[in-house]
Order: sequence, then structure tokens, then C-alpha cells
Amino acid sequence: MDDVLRKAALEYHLYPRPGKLAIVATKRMETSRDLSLAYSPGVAAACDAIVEDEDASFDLTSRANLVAVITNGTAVLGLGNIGPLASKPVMEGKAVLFKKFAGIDSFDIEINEQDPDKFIETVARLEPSFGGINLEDIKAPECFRIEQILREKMKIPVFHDDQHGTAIIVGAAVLNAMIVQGKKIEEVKIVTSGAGAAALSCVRILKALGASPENITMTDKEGVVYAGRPNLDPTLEDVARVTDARTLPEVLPGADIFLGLSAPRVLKEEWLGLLAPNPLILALANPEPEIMPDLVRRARPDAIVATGRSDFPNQVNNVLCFPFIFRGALDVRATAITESMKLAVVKAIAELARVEASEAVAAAYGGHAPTFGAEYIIPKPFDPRLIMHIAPAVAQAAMDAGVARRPIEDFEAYKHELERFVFRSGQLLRPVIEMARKAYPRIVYAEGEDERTLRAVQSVVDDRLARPVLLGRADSIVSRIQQLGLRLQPGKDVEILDLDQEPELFKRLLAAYSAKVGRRGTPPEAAIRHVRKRPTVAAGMLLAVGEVDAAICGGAGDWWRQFQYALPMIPRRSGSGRVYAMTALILQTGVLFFCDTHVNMDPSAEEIAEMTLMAASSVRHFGITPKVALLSHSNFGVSNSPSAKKMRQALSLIHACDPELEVDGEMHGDAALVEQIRHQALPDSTLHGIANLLIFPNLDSANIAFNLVKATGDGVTVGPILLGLAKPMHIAVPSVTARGIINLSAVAAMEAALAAQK
Ligand SMILES: NC(=O)C1=CN([C@@H]2O[C@H](COP(=O)(O)OP(=O)(O)OC[C@H]3O[C@@H](n4cnc5c(N)ncnc54)[C@H](OP(=O)(O)O)[C@@H]3O)[C@@H](O)[C@H]2O)C=CC1
Ligand SMILES: CC(=O)C(=O)O
Ligand SMILES: [Mg+2]
Repeated sequence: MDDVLRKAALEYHLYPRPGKLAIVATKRMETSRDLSLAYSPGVAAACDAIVEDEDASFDLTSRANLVAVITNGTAVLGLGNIGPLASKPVMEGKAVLFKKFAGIDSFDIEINEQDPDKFIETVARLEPSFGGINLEDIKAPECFRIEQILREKMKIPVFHDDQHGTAIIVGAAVLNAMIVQGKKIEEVKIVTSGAGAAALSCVRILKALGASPENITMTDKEGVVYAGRPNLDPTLEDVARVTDARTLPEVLPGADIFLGLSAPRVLKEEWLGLLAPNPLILALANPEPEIMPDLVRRARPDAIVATGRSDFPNQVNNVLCFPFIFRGALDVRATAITESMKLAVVKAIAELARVEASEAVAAAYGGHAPTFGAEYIIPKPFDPRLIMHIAPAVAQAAMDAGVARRPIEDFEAYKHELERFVFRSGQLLRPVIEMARKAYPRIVYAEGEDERTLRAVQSVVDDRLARPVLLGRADSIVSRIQQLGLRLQPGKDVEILDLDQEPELFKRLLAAYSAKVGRRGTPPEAAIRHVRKRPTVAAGMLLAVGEVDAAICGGAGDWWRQFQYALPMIPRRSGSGRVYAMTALILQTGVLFFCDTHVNMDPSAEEIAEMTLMAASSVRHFGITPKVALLSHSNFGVSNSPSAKKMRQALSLIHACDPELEVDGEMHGDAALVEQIRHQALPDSTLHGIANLLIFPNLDSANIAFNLVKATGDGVTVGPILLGLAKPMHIAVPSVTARGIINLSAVAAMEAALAAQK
């Protein structure tokens, strides 16, 4: 590790507070009533229920989603036996990965005990606290007995990640490399460096996948593991070869696969020539591999190389597995993780690398979407599809193996639940998507050549959300689809509309456009230019004349200008003829809708009332009951400034139009989100709980508040959603991602469905 990285890593661990984890309470503790529920006397009700039925502990405590990451520090990465205290940063790291990748809570537990029996006893006693045990960085051979006895003693899954997590990923990587290289696993010659926890488990899984025991030779610090080696550990007897070879270079000639799970720089550059043609080099020691990929690339350009690190292609690391395998196991309350569950994961991971990578993966790795091949035999850890595929595969395999205490009944619903860990907009958009699918409308995408649009459209097609129409140059769109490795089939699942090749349609759009803008200072030659050169205008006109059911524009160029282009084309829904913009932000704590984030600089009381009613109606379409706060610097009449009065007046107008709507104001931002603060100021407020629709007095306050919360709250955006247009048209902001375009598509498709119902 170079000095710059070392320094950065230390700073990362030091600031802004030491370490990487903290505990978060999941229940309120604000009133004496809360105290009496959470603690004495109320807590006794939960205790009594568990005395009566142990399984109630999964419902009444955090156990169902809690895993212990446990080590004694004897084989910490490739750093060796550095002890439990020095291993703590690694274990905290694993806990963070559990949380971030799969929403699993975990405690890191570093036990100062090298005697396996005492260690076993200590871990076994922890069973009441956890839903699963992830053993980590415990050296061979003790790790085998430790895991085996704990599995027998405990009724929750016990999984030694370095053995099985690693083996699963290696299994998937080898299966895919065989496809890329045109080799057969039954025939390949495999040499390992390392015969410890990880290497032995990998060999076991490779045999289960078809590798022949006669083709596998293991080596460790003492050299080749051969039959009759003095003091050979019993765990190695099964893999010991009858051979005269004694050193690694002696067994490398003709090897198709080098599997390194040992220590840095063990594989020398000068030995690379000994390997078979098109070798697979898995140099997996962490943090420094058995050989660096650049050395391999120089000496053996025909090789596929993988390491355990994230800074090279092909990261073969158990992080791809352990969060998701535990997610599936916890969700069915599995009592164990069986061989069949592990093999199901191998298959699921291998398959994922073979279909095109998602935009989220591309974004996480600098915008380049990898395609299956020598540089991409395994999905990347940030691939949002991992949890969606692995957790259900594990759950199903657990049910088939009879180890699921609480089988999943509806796998479709389960997959939808998992989406909350992936695209946090998943749950919010679920009802929207259901409605959209039923209508299956035609949506035109103004920026049809844009990479984000194409990736989004692939998802729209895969999800059968809508029938997309891509506006743009046909040849350019087709070649981009190919370049990106997408599966879109123009003419079949997606339509390309190149107006240069559609003179009749162009004429029709132009005539309709001229009718709308001809008397608003747009002469005929300008109208031709607008329809031909401004995709937002062309898309808007396609929507206006009824060629499509919805339009998604923007993403390229200035939002306000695109909005101005769009305005004249679509009739209004509102009496006033105004258009407003609402943006949703999905946060860890829930969803907040902000209005007006993009359009009206200083709306009047009447306009605020109109906007609130439209926004509330839109919020209902998300399956959410609107709870509206009219925000101000003033709290319930404290100020008589014009903006405070405006919000009070808007409240009366809203009440008059929709007495059922739960709304109050004018109030402070904190009063909107914290009931107690609100009730201190106004005990009989008509708003209860936490507001979800926040109405601001002007554009500045709405836009600033939205962006501040977005930046500090790690939120996912849906919008801006334009309110007031008679037909669904939305304009993406320039920073929109493919996921953002999918979200807007879902909203537009839902609105098209509603329009069709009318
Ligand atoms: N990429 C990934 O996902 C993972 C990578 N790993 C890496 O694999 C390595 C081993 O981990 P693990 O199996 O848990 O540890 P173990 O301690 O159980 O095994 C280590 C093995 O490596 C051998 N070894 C150590 N140094 C050398 C050397 N210089 N030359 C040859 N063999 C050597 C040891 O031999 P001996 O018994 O003779 O000492 C032993 O067989 C670590 O570097 C770890 O980071 C592990 C898990 C996952
Ligand atoms: C990745 C991992 O678990 C290790 O290197 O030990
Ligand atoms: Mg490890």
C-alpha cells in the first residue's frame, strides 16, 4: 500500500469520529410513556412472550436481523495472526458491508482466545443475542472444527466467510472463466498457493462443480501438499497428492488455474511462462495479491486475472456473497446454511455476470458498464442485482433443504421488499409501477441517443413498464445500443423515431406546432427549426397530437430552457393555467415531497392553494396519504409578514376546497417533521404525525431546502414532477441518472394510465 492510501485510510478511520460503526435506536424515546413501554414496566410483556415461545424473540427483539461478526484474529486478511484487537478494523468493516449491502445489523466481536474449545464455548453462549454467526479470519486448521461444532450446537446459521463465502465466489468466477476460455472444468489442471481455510474450501466447491481431484495440487509454506509429508495436518490428508514434486514452480507447468489464497508476491513473474495457454490466475490474498495484475498482463496477455481488490478488474472477494447469503438466510429464519444453498449462490452470481451490467454498476465504477469477458467474469460488489438474485435463491434453497423456520410464501412480494435495499425508490414507486404496467403506455424519450436514456429504457422494457419511443438519429441509436451491450431490439421492444426519415409525420407535427405558436411570435422558418432541432419540442408535439401517451424530456441542457420549450405545447389541467413542480426525496426515514422546487418564483396564496391540492392528489397516486405542512419562518401566527399572511390565507383557501385534507400551517420546518415541537406551539394542530408534503412560500426556499436535505440525507430523487399539465410530460434535470429517468418514466406512465381511465 502506498503512503498516500495509507494516510487516507487512517484519516477515514479517525474522522469525524473514531471507527466505522455506531448504534442507532429504532424506537422513539421521548416521553415518559415511551420509557414505560421500552423499559420497565412495559418491557416485561416482551420478556413474558419470549418465555412462552422462544421464536417470539425474532419478532420482539432485533435478533431477526442481527448477525455477529466473530474472530479471534488468527488469520486476518493476509496479515496473519495479528490478534483480536488489531483485527477490529476489519471486523467493523465487515459489519458496515452487512449494513450497506443488505440492511443487516451486526456487532463485531473480537474474542481474545486462541484455544479452539474455549472459543467455541464463548461463541455458542452468544446464541440468544443473534440471528446468525459470521466467523471471520480464523486460521486453519482450527477453523474447521470450530465451525463444525458450532453448527452442531447452534440453531442459527454459522458461516465461516473465509471458507464458504470465498469458495462461492471462486466457484462462480471459475465457471465463467471456463466459458470465456472455452475450457472444461472437468479437464483443467488446478494448482493452489495456500492450503488453509479459504483454499481448502475453494477446492471442495470446485470438486462439487466437476473438477477432478487428480487435477488439483495444493501448496503451502512448506511447499507441495504430498502424501506422506511429515506432520501433515489431518485436514490435508484428503488433498495430499502422490507426487515427487515439492515446490510451487515444480507443479505449475501446464496448470490452467492458479488459485492463490496465501500471501503477497508468492507467484513469481518468471514462473508465469510455465502455465498452460489461456490460464486463469486468481491471486486472491488481501490486501496484496500473490502477483500484481500488471505483471501478469505483461508476461501472459492470454491470461484472465482476478484479485481480491476493488482497484483491478475481476474482484473475487467474499463481499459479493456474505451480505446477501445472510439476507436470504435471515429472511426465512434458516437454522443453517447448507451445501445446496451455497451452490444456488454460485449459480446465481455466475449468471449475473453473463447478462449486461446495470447502469447503477456503471455509475459506481466511473460510468463504464462492463460486458462479460476476460475483464469481467464476476459482477462488481456494487451491482444492485446481487441482493435481488442471491437472497431469493438462498431463501428458496433453504426451503427446499428443510432448514427454513419461516418459509416465504410470495416470492414476488419478497423481491419487491428486497428492492428497498437496492433502489430506495422501489417501495415508493411500487403502486405507481403496478398502475403503469396495466396501461402499458407509449412514452417518447426526447433524448433518445443519450446513454442514460438507453439504459433506462432497457429497464423500462424489462419491467414492461411502457412501450418506449426513442427520438433521435436511427443509426446513432442502434450503434449506441450495441456499444452499451444492451438487449433492446429496435422495431420489436423499442421504437426509434428519426424525424428526418418521417417527412409526413414531421409535416403533421409542424402544422400542429405552428398552430400553437404561430401567433406567439414564432415565424414559420423558426417553427421548422424548433421541431427539427429541439427534441423537447418534437417530443411535446408527439404527445400533443396523440402519437404517444407521455413524454420524458430534458437531461441534456438547461432545465428552465427545456421547460420553456415544453410550455406552449401541452394544454393545462388547472383553472389558472399554471404549472407547478413537485420533487420527491426518498430518505432512510421515509419520503418527503417538496413544492414548488422548480417553476414559480413567488406564488400567490391562490396559487399555493391550487398547487397544494394538485400535489396532494399526486401524492395519493403513490399510495401515500398526504399530510401537508405549509411552511414559513413564522409559526402559527407569530409573524404578520406578507409571506406568513400568504401561507395563512392559502390554508383557508385549501380548507374551503378540500376540508378532508390533513393540512396545517403556517409553521416552522421542524414543527412539520416533529409532532411534539408542533404541539408545543399549537396543541390542537390539525396535522398529526410527520408531514410528508412540504409546501414552501417561494421557489428559493423550496429549492434550497430540497437540495440541502438531499445532500445531507443521502436521498433518492423522484422528479421534478410537473403538476398542472393535461398530459404527462416531465423534464429531467441535467444531473439525472438512468435510475432517475426510470423513476420519471414510472410517474409518467402512471399519469397516462390515469388519463386513460378518465
Ligand atoms: N479474496 C477473498 O475473498 C479472500 C481472500 N483471502 C486471502 O487468502 C489468504 C489466506 O486466508 P485464510 O485461508 O483465511 O488463512 P489461513 O491462515 O487459514 O491459510 C493460509 C494459507 O496460506 C499459506 N501460506 C501463508 N503464507 C504463505 C507463503 N508465503 N507461501 C505459501 N503459502 C503460504 C499457509 O500455509 P501454512 O499453513 O504452511 O502456514 C496456509 O495454507 C489471505 O491472504 C486472505 O486475505 C481469504 C478469504 C477471502
Ligand atoms: C476478504 C477476506 O475475507 C479476507 O481477505 O480475509
Ligand atoms: Mg476474511
